[in-house]
Amino acid sequence: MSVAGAAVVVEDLCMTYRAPIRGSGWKETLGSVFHRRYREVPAVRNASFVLAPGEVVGFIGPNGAGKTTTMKILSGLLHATSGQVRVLGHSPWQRRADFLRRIAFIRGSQPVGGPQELTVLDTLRYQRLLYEVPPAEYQRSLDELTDLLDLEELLARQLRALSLGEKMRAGLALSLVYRPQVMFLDEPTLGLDVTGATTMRRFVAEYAQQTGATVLLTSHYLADVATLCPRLVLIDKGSVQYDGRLDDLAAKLSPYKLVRLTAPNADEERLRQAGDVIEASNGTWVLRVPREDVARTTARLLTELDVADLAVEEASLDVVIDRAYREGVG
Ligand SMILES: Nc1ncnc2c1ncn2[C@@H]1O[C@H](COP(=O)(O)OP(=O)(O)OP(=O)(O)O)[C@@H](O)[C@H]1O
Repeated sequence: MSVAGAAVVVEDLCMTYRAPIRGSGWKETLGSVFHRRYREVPAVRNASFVLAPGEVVGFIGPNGAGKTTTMKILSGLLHATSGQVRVLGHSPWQRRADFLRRIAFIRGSQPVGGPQELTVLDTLRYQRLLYEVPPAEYQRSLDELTDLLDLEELLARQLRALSLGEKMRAGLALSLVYRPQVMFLDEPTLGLDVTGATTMRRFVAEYAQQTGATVLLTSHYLADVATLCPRLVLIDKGSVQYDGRLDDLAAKLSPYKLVRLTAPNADEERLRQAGDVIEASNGTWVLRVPREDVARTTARLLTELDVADLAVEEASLDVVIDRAYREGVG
């Protein structure tokens, strides 16, 4: 993707926190008040990636990899130590009004800020004024969001009285009522139950499709990434380790596919010649077959055996990502 016309450009981004060292025990604690000492914590190291308009990209990595730090820099909450960042042509740290009106940073850990005594509807109205959304546009967005996020019943309730899942739905509505073109979603399904997480995923996919928004999403729930993001940027210890299609990463890290077949009268010895038998029960077998042999092997099994059912499966995404974190992408 060329940098010209990109929605998000990150070039050689570095971020080092300066964290105070606090002593233990009263003597050291008192001492550290007068003689402050600091240590440098490198959080992002020479990270580079580019997002095209309308892309939905998964930004994944183990704990402490630098994902939230990068998102904070992209939304202008932190100033990078070095490197270049452009979002919709803006330098985020300048936090210009016309930049802030076009982006949203939504955190699953803090879905809604501001006074918790206000109702969801009052907060939405406040948001409309803050982001200068024209009344007709506000009404249209509100109607759409109420419908998509099932908000009707929440509008008159105080923020402090909402459950986590309800807060997340309200938080999304607050961020999307001004129709941002770029969304940074940090763990949007954190703590949500299965239905809440599914609603969230469906909503993000629909919003991105309808509005052409660019989405960068972090999540430790691989179902989020697998459902929403054809492309992954994988970061570890602050550096980008992989940037490409999820399928290609799976192919790279898992040179096998699983062939699941039901053939009640099959000869085990014959199956062992086709691949490693990793499961066998009641006439159903799971064979691990090298990727490049899958077509040939399945064709042979279908002609040679009395097969009732056959399916070819990828190794689970959890296995692939765990391998990427532990062994690197290589
Ligand atoms: N305010 C801070 N002061 C000092 N160090 C920090 C600060 N915030 C984050 N860090 C450190 O920076 C590194 C990256 O943290 P960051 O929160 O960006 O990671 P993450 O990938 O979002 O992790 P997680 O998946 O656990 O949320 C970690 O080593 C973390 O301890």
